[in-house]
Amino acid sequence: MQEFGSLEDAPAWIRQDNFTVLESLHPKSESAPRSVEQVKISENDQKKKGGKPVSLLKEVSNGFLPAGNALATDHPFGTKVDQQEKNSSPQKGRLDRQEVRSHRRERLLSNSAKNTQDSGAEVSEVRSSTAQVVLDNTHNCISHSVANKMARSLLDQTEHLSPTIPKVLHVQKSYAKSRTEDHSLKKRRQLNGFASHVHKKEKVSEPEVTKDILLEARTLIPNGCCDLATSDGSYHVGGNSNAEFKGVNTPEKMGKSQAHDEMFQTEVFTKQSAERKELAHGNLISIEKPVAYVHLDRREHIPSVLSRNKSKDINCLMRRAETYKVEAFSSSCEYKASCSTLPKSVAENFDSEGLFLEQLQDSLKEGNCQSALEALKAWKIKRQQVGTRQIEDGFSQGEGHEMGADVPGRTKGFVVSYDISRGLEKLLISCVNECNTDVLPENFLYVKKSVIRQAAHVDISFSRIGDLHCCCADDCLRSSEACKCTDSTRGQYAYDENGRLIERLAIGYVSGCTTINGDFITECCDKCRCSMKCGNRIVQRGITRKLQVFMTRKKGWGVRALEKIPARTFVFEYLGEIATNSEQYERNLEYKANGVYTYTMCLDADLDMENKHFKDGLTDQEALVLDATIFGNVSRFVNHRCNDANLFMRPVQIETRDTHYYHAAFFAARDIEEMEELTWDYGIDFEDDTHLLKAFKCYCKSSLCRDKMGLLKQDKGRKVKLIKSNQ
Ligand SMILES: C[S@@+](CC[C@H](N)C(=O)[O-])C[C@H]1O[C@@H](n2cnc3c(N)ncnc32)[C@H](O)[C@@H]1O
Repeated sequence: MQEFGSLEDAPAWIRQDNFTVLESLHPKSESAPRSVEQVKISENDQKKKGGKPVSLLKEVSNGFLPAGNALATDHPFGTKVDQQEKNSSPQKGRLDRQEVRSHRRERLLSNSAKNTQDSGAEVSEVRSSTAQVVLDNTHNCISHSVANKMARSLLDQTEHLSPTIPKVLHVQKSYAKSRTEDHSLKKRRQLNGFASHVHKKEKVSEPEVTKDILLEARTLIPNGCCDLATSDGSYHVGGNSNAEFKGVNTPEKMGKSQAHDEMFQTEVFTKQSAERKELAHGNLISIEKPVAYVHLDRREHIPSVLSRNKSKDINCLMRRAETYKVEAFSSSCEYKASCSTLPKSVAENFDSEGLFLEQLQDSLKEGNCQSALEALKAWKIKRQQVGTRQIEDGFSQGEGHEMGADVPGRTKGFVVSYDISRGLEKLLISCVNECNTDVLPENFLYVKKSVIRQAAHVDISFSRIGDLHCCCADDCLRSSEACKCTDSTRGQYAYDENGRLIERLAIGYVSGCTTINGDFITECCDKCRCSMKCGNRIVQRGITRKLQVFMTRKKGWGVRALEKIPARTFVFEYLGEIATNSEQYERNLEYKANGVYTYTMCLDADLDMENKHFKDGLTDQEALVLDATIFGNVSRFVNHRCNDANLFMRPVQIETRDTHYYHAAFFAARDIEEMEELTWDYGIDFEDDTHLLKAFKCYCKSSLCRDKMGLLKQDKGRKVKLIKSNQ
C-alpha cells in the first residue's frame, strides 16, 4: 500500500477541505497551498466502483442527504475507495515512489522508536481511535467537525509514530492514484507530441450539469467543502457548510455579509474552461467520463451568481437557503459501542466541544498521546451522557418528545437547514426532520417583514401618526409619566420591566383569529424619541427565543422551543403577504386545487363581534389577511391546538395607528418547556363545512379537542349536532 511520508504529501483536498478547522490551529497546515480544484464526476463511475445505487441518489435529490450511511458508503472515506483499490493494478512509476516513501517511513519509524517515550500500544490505540473518528465523521455533524479536527491533529502530530491509519491512507492513496494516472496520461500525450492535436480534435461537448448530477457530485465530495450548482444556476447544494457546523463562523459570530459571502459561492465550469484551469493550476482530479466540474474556490460572491440568473434570483436564493446546509446527523450509538470506562469526572470537565478540543490540542502540542487519547474518550463519554442531544447547538435527535424513538425503525434524523432564516434573524432557526424524508417546501421564502399584495391598502405613512408626545429620552418604561403610546392600553405600558406582556393584557385573550378584548398594543416607533432599547419596543426587535422547525408525525412541520419560554414572553410575529380577503379568495381556489396546507390568518382584531362588521366600516372583502404560503417566517409552521394552546395572539401597532393593519404578535400563554411544541388555537370550527378550504383532521391530542366526538362541551352548536346524530 502506498503511504505518505508526511501530511504535506497528502493531496490538497484532504489537507484543506476535510480538515479546514485545523488550519488556524496548526501553522503547518496554513502553508498548504489553497489552489483551485476541479472535480470531474462520472455518472457511471458510481456503479463501476461499487458506489451507491441509483435509488439512494433519488433520495438525495430531494435535497437532503440520507442519514449517515449514504455518505459513508460513497464518501471517499468509505467503501468506494476500497473497491477502487481492489480493481486497480499498481503501476510501475508508482511502485518506485512507493519504495522511496516506504524507505523514508522506515527511517522515520526507527527514529521515532528511538526518540519517543510513547508505547506502541498507545500509538496504535490513538491510531485506531483516529481512524474510527474519521469513519464516524460521515455519521454525525458534531463528530464530523470533531473528527476532522482530531484526525488532522492526530495525523499531524502522530505521523512519525503511526505508519498506517488505514482509512485515511486509503483515501490518500486513491487520490494519489487518480492524480498519477491523470498526470501520466498528460505526460504520455506530451511525449507523443500530439497533446495539442488531441485537444483540438477532441470534440468536447458542453456538459449539462443537471440537478441529479449535482446531487451525485455532492455525495462524492466531502461534506461542506464546496458549493455546487447546476449549469443554469437554478439549483444549488452543498455549500461551505463547514463554516457553520464547525461552530466557528456562524452568521452570529461573523459579520452577516461575510457569512453570506462564505456561504453562497459557486461556479460550475464547462469542460473547456475546466481544462484551461487545469492547465493553470495543474490539479484536476481525474475520474472517467467527466460530466460536471465544480469549482472549489470560495471567493465568488452572491451578486455574481445572481446576475447570471436574474429571472431566477428569488427561486435560486430560496433553494439555496433550504439546501446549502443539508447534512446528515445520527444518534450517538456509534460512540456507545466504543466508549471505555473512563471516570465520569473526567468527562464532566468537557462542557463543550471547544473545551474538549482545547485539551486535545494542548495534549498534542505537548506530544502527550495518552492525554490526547483520554480527551477523545472523555468526549465520547460526554456525548453518551448527553444521550440524544447535541451539546452546543441544541439539535435534538428526537427521543423523549413527540417524535421519539417510539417511531419504529427510526433512529436517525436530518438537519434540513441550520438556519431557515438565511441569517435574517438574530438567532439561527434550524430545521430538523426526524420522521421522514421531507425537506422544506421549495417555494417558501423566509422574510423578516410582511409583503404587501396588490390590492391590500396598508397605509403605514408616518404622516398619519400625529404628535406622539413620546417625550421619553431613552426608555419609556423608566419615565415617570406614561407617554402617548400607552393610550391604546389605558395609560399602561403593555410590557413589564422584563419585556413580558403585563398580566392584564395576557388574560382574556380569545383563541383563534379574533381578539375581543379590544386593547391594541401600541409600541414606540421611529417617530418617538426613545431608543431601540426602550422597553416599549418588543415585537419590533424580533425573535429572541431559540426555536426550531421540526417534522411532526401527523401534522407536517411544527415549531418547538429549544429553551424555556416564560409565560407572557413575546415569541414571534406572524408574517406573510398582506392581502385583501377577496384577493385571498382567488388564491385559495388555487391552493384548494393543489391541496396545500393553509397559512392564511385574518387580521380581524377590529371586527365588531356583536355587529359582525369592522369598526371603521370596512367590508369583509376589504378586510386584510396574512398569507404565509410563499413569504413568511418561522410562525407559518406553527400548528393548531384546540383550546389549550401555549401561544396566543395580540394585535400590535407600530408604524401605524390604523387598526385595519397591525402586527399579529404571539406570546407564551404559560411557561413553555424546552423542546415543547409551540401551538396556537386557529379558532377552527371543525363542523363548519361551508368554508372553501376544508378543515383538516385535527391531531392536536388536546383533551379539549374540538374535532373529537363528545368532547366539545362548550360548543353548543356542535353539541346539538351530536345529539341529533345520536338520535
Ligand atoms: C399554518 S400550517 C402549519 C404548518 C404545517 N404543519 C406545515 O407543515 O407547513 C397549517 C396546516 O398544518 C396542518 N395542521 C396544523 N395543526 C394541525 C393539527 N392539530 N392536526 C392536523 N394538522 C394540523 C394543517 O394541514 C394546516 O392546514
